Amino acid sequence: MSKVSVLIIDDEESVCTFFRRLLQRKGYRTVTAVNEEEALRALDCGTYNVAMVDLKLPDTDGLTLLKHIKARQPACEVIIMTGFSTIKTAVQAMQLGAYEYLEKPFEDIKLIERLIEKATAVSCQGPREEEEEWSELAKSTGFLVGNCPDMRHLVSLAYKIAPKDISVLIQGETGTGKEVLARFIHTASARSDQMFIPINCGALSDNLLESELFGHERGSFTGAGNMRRGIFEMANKGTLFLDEIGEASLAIQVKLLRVLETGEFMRLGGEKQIHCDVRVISASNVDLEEAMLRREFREDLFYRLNVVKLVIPPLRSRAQDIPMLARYFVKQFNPTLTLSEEILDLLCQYDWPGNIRELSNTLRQAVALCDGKVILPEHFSGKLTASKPRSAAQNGQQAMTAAPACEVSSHQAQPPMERFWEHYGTPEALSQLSDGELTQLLNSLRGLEANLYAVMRQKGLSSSGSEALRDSEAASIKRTLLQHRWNITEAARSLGIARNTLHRKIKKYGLQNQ
Ligand SMILES: Nc1ncnc2c1ncn2[C@@H]1O[C@H](COP(=O)(O)OP(=O)(O)OP(=O)(O)O)[C@@H](O)[C@H]1O
Repeated sequence: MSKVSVLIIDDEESVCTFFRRLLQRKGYRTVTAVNEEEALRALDCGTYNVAMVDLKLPDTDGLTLLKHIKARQPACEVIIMTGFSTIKTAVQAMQLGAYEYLEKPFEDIKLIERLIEKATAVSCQGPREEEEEWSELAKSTGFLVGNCPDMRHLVSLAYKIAPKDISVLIQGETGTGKEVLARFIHTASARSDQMFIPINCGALSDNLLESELFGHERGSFTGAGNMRRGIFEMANKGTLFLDEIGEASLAIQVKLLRVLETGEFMRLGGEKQIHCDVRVISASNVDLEEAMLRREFREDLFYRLNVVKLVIPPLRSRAQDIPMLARYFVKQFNPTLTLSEEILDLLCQYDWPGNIRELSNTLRQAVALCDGKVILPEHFSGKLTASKPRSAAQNGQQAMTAAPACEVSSHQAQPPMERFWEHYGTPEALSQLSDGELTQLLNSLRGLEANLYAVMRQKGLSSSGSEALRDSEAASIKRTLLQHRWNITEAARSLGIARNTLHRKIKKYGLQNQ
């Protein structure tokens, strides 16, 4: 077997000497370079398994060198060497294809040796073994990754940064699995035997959120009968997942920033500083950079939270994974059922605005409706063919075709909305339907309504100017809550939205259970 070959690029001679000695002892071939010119010359003269690259060089930077190396020798794995202040750039390098980063000053020789060995193995054999490591862990935590290259790249990066106590910001549409990913990172970290505590910053009022986060002393406000620890205290040595961080008020943001900067906070009404060691993973389904521009999100907090940003792709952009996810959910809900090929095609064509959560909920309902062995289109209440969020008119027609009693063919010439009203517009027509058909129709209408809001929002019709839309959304949510006796889980399922989103909307519209 040919010798492992390592290129060391650092302007500090002492670093080059350190690595040369360390690696030559292991029988590796080493070449050193102290600037860009030497580095390029070395790349022209030999091939390397691994390049150790300093992020800051007098005449260039690590990111530029990374590009040169990957362009000339794609199989050469790059390990970036960085100081604490430039970790963010090192993570950026990993997103651009670097294998890993190593923090200066070097402390753990064994760790360095292991890292170089792993990078060498990837350079020689490809990333298979490493992928096996994280896929095992993902499987054991119920995290389905699939085959989409973007998603696999994201999870591989998440796995590598998991043990490094840095803040992670996860962005992605609702239901894409931000919390699932956060749990995976926690499980892959050295904190995995400590607590993982999720909290939804959008679901609580300011006072409650503050008390949940930091705790309170006895008597600090009306109703605070006893001292209570907050989750920063409870999650000590563990991981805190701040979901919907974009919903936190500016006042809470200031307090979060302080605890992230100093590791210290005070309970509400308290006078003692409490120290905590918590890794923070935050998530948002709104674009925080835009929120920052609107001055709704603090820039300094954003930079604290966003050392690594992981953006989960929406389900519609990784349709190749839908059959695997669908089969998994069906097996979970009822292992005796299967999905027909026709359904798998329809599932792949649908847009899934509520992403994996919506897919899972939809299949749960289909499983409940299926009385045979194979799940068929009729078990979806017309949703897959009916409520693709395209245009309101299309949706009107789709809601109608959702209802099994409807004979569409004899009315082809009629406009969809008219046909809809003819069939369902009067109490008499509705009273002809069976209980099951009425429920199906109601669900289809809810789906239609939710999609309608989504499309109107996309078109900007739901801005503050559109009070009517807000009112009707609020009324629809209130009706659904009443129908489900304020059972949030059932109401959210019926509306086709996440529980968190429903909590947020209840708060936004000031709805109360009276
Ligand atoms: N990759 C996945 N593997 C398995 N289940 C998943 C995956 N992604 C999402 N889910 C399931 O979908 C549902 C929503 O996931 P999760 O709460 O993590 O999404 P989210 O992006 O945090 O949503 P929100 O923005 O509404 O808080 C959960 O039931 C979760 O188990």
